[in-house]
Amino acid sequence: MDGGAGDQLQCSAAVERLNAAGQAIKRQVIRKATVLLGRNEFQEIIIRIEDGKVPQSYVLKEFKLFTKFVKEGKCTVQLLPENIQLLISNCPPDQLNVFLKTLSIKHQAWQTLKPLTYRDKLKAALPRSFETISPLQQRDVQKANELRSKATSKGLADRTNNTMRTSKANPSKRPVLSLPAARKLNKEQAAVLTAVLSGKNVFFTGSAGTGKSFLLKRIVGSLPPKSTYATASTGVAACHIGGTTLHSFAGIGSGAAPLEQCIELAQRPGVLPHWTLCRHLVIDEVSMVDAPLFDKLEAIARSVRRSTEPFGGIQLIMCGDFLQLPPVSKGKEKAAFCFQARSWRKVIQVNMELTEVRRQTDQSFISLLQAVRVGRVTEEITAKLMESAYHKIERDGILATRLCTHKDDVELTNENKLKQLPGSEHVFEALDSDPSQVKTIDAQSPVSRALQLKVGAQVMLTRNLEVERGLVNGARGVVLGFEPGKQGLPRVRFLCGATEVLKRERWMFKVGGGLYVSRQQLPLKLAWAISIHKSQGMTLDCVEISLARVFECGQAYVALSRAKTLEGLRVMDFDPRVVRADPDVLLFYKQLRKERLLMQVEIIN
Ligand SMILES: Nc1ncnc2c1ncn2[C@@H]1O[C@H](COP(=O)(O)OP(=O)(O)OP(=O)(O)O)[C@@H](O)[C@H]1O
Ligand SMILES: [Mg+2]
Repeated sequence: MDGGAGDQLQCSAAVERLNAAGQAIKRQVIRKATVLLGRNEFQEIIIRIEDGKVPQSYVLKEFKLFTKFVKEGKCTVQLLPENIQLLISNCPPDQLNVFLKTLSIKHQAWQTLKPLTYRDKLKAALPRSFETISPLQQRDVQKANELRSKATSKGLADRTNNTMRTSKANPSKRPVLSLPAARKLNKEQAAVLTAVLSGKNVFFTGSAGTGKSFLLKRIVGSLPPKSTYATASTGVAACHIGGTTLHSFAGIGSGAAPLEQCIELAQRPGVLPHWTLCRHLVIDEVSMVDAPLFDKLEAIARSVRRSTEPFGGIQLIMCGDFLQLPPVSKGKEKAAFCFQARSWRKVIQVNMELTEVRRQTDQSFISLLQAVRVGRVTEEITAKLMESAYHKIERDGILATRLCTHKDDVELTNENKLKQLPGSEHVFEALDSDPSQVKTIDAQSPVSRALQLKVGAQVMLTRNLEVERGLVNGARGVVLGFEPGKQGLPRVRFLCGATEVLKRERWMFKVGGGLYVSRQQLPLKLAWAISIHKSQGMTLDCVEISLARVFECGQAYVALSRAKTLEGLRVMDFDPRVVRADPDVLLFYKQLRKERLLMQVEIIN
């Protein structure tokens, strides 16, 4: 299920016959194709393209792979002796990834066998057969690696000209192949993925750290990219799942205009394709989407797509925890949650809940957080959190990040702390592919246009660099120095023990009309302080929290639940009164449970 077994693809395909100059002289397009990987009677690897009529098969001998756009579900396989190329598009990216890995590794392993000559084949007189390829095993990987190291030591190029992108580790040597590194979904997460793949409109919830966003990324990777839009209610949350904001998908500004006007806005040239091409709309952090916006989007979808089905027939996949941050209220009145929207019940077909917390492992801390989530703070919890004010969480020059309730405090704190450091400031300017889109980029990017650093600056990683080494989004560190040379890249020591010189990374953002823009910047931000709103969705190493000015239900829970351990948390001024769970939300969840609508895996199985 996680990306499939690697033996087939659902995609669009084009088969091109090339002339000697590499130009296509014949092209056949198959909009809905199944591409299979298998073996024939001689154990040779076969790529088979099916369009529901006559399948076409090719023996995989020498080939070239172009894999730059695998994340967008595209790749090209060039069969060199045949002068044929297969262009694959609109394939679920995770499926494509496993498929290409299987193809490369199985092919490498096959190369260790003695090739059969035409005569051998004739002599064998085997009946023609096709069997789908078996899933990758460790021994396939081992074989392929052995072959690679032999080829390297002899200075030989192997028969494949494989341009597959390779891992960054040890760049001087040939990269070592490995099994696809997808982390396994747990049972609950897998059940949600199954429900999504069945085409239903799914809402799934669960406490902080149950892996909602983790699963959402996997869901996005399992759907065809052309018709899937990954969004979130805020820019930061959108970035976690590699998507855009719900607002920029919808193209209706703040959404405050009357419906008729919004429908017009949604039909502008750069925006209309979002609505017409979209078949799967993914929304993370749905707790911050308010009811009027939800109803408006639902009505726009029906109108623009000329469909009477709920949400115009778009499959909705939403997740969030309504006991975390609520929608931002405009004016004095409390904003209505999207589950209070008129169209909510009509739209949502399946409600599910993830219950296994993955962010924290200490059971007593998990229980404490669960109680805080529903606003039930016992004396014992109060005592524990008050005690945490004395936690010494500074290590190796890395200070705790202060989570603030108000944005102004964040900017002031970071600016002042940087100023107070001795030494000169190093400024790193971002490189944007389209400077006219700077506002759109700023709204979605986890890194700023200009990053000021000094030796001693407290920083946070804003991207997963190497999960195995603990270099993950949210990892905390301190700047040790700057490399000599023009670029003067910063050397950072992280709490996980790793010291790393950071280079510019590239972020891609979808803007109107399916276009992409990019920003290149160091994957860092200052981390003396961040706002609780910006911390939603994050996992943090060491946090200090001041809750005196908490103003929203769920805000204290969001802040506390960012920490991985109680030891990595310091609450300065705990007062149980700041912990509040919204009664409407408690009622909504209770109702769902009562009606047995909130399915947990035990109920499904
Ligand atoms: N199946 C899994 N295997 C390994 N790690 C997982 C799995 N599911 C979740 N995680 C890890 O658990 C942590 C929390 O996951 P995630 O941020 O997706 O939770 P969440 O439910 O979205 O939380 P929040 O409500 O705070 O946004 C992450 O570090 C994530 O990588
Ligand atoms: Mg999340």
